[in-house]
Amino acid sequence: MSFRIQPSPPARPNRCQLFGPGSRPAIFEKMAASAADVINLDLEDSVAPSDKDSARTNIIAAISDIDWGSKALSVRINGLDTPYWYRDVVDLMEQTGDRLDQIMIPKVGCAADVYAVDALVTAIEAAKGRSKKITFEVIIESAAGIAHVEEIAASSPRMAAMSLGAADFAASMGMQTTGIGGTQENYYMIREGQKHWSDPWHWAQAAIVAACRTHGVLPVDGPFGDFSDDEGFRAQARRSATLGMVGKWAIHPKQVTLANEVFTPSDEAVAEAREILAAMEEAKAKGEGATVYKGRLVDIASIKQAEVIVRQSEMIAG
Ligand SMILES: CC(=O)SCCNC(=O)CCNC(=O)[C@H](O)C(C)(C)COP(=O)(O)OP(=O)(O)OC[C@H]1O[C@@H](n2cnc3c(N)ncnc32)[C@H](O)[C@@H]1OP(=O)(O)O
Ligand SMILES: O=CC(=O)O
Ligand SMILES: [Mg+2]
Repeated sequence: MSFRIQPSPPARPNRCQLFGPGSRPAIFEKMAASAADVINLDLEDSVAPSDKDSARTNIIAAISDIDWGSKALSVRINGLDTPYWYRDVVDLMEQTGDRLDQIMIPKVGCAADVYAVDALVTAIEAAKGRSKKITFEVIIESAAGIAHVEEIAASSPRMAAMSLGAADFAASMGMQTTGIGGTQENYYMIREGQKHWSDPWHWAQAAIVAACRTHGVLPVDGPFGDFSDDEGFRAQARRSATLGMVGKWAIHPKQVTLANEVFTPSDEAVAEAREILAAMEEAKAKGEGATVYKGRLVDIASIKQAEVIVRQSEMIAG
């Protein structure tokens, strides 16, 4: 129980975040032409150490040279445990204009990591007279990150989104897998001789959703590495959407359609949500707090559930 009203996250579509290495400028136009809501130009793990400087130059040029339309434009900087990150921040903040929306901070382990980047960004914003405030998104992808997930969600007013990074997370946790997200062969239970696969990402996702919803941040599911497995992607994305996440990364353009499909509420779901709202209006007019819709209980909590779906669909429709 709390008398505090749960804060709303940023009201922007965030169904799909399409990634591309900063060292591969030939794909930038294709990223801009995609149907992704968010673009993540990468300076971190998809860029070899020898290409860090040129990738930064490519990205800075592309931010102004390419028409990114109405997409949220984000750059993933290098981690705070590398020698690259401060130069990433300084050059991005000093050499780009207002088209840059967001900085993604990877491998965040505690609130102080965000504080450090915030201090640098705030100083450069003031020095350069930048009028638009840069927002932050972070990746939870370490044991420390998940252990401190709530303080990270609360770490800065710039915080807009938080993703689960399944690859680094698995490595940091010492998980026995090289798969990035999705079903893990050895994570199963046995009943009557039959294997039933469970979801090893569930608890981390649920912790992220709770931290994000408490602090008004968008919870996002990270990468699904096997881009030849559409059904596997869909299943992972549907579980994430059911848990309260708003979108998922695409590490290949073919995953954009899949993510948009899953994180856009279907016409049937929206119609049902509207019917529930209408049923509750009728109940209210009769002085009732609960009623029956299609043979099942709906009450005042159902209004809030239905509103989640209607709001999502209205926001996506613009
Ligand atoms: C664990 C993490 O940190 S994940 C986040 C960091 N990782 C990344 O950013 C990786 C992003 N993805 C990629 O770099 C690439 O998609 C790869 C390496 C996985 C595959 O690249 P390719 O072998 O070129 O893929 P493929 O041949 O199937 O590409 C098909 C088309 O999509 C284009 N394409 C490939 N990747 C992208 C992308 N990320 N965005 C837009 N277009 C792309 C290709 O240029 C090609 O275009 P064409 O048909 O006009 O020739
Ligand atoms: O950065 C993403 C990950 O899965 O690691
Ligand atoms: Mg990672």
